[in-house]
Amino acid sequence: MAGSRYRPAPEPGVVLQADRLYRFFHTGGEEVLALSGVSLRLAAGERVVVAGESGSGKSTLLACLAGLDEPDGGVVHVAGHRLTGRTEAERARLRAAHLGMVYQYGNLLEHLTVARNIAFVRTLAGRRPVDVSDLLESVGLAGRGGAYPAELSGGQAARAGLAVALANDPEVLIADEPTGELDADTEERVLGLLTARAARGIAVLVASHSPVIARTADRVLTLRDGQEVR
Ligand SMILES: Nc1ncnc2c1ncn2[C@@H]1O[C@H](COP(=O)(O)OP(=O)(O)OP(=O)(O)O)[C@@H](O)[C@H]1O
Repeated sequence: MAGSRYRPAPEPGVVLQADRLYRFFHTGGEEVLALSGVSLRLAAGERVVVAGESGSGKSTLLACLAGLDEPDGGVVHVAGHRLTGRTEAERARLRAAHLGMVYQYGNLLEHLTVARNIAFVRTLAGRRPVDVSDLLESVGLAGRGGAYPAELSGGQAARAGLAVALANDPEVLIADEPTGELDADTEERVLGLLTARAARGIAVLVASHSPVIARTADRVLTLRDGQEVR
């Protein structure tokens, strides 16, 4: 239909919905098509892994799904709310209310203790303060709320990052290579935590090269050159 706008509606039961996402980058006169018509659906409690070789578009997809980046085409809905086509401030508000993010290089503010990192995320989400000890215990960091990120090991920092991502009780958890730097034992532990959270109803989307993570997923979405490989 010439001239009509593409406006897919949020579907019932779907907490993360992407319809035909496109993202172009221009570098040195070249155009890179990082995402080319990617769609996905995540229901509550589902665990989906985004796989694909380096440069296939995984991080770009996650950034668009989290509202950290705005796609050049397509629509994202989170918990029934349209995330695309909004101001950065509106996207940040929706992200704070509905999404938990685990970044490859950490989502902890270095100048705050682990407990204060968690409190900060709850404040941004407009949630009331809570005793963080249960959350810390659930990620195996009981008693470490007073530690600064620099005082934690790599594996502890990864689990603290997960606690921070879960601090706002999100419907959707998005993690970019959450176990990239971890040894096999810690990877397994982080994975167990993600699985436990999914069992409690959070939809979990993870970008990862790890075959171990892919094996635990309900579904794997494989990207190649910005497109889903079917
Ligand atoms: N800000 C940017 N500017 C220019 N090109 C970019 C930018 N971000 C990503 N790209 C390009 O888009 C494509 C997809 O990159 P992306 O980082 O999404 O891949 P990836 O699958 O996450 O890779 P990796 O597994 O190495 O993290 C690549 O060709 C990359 O060079």
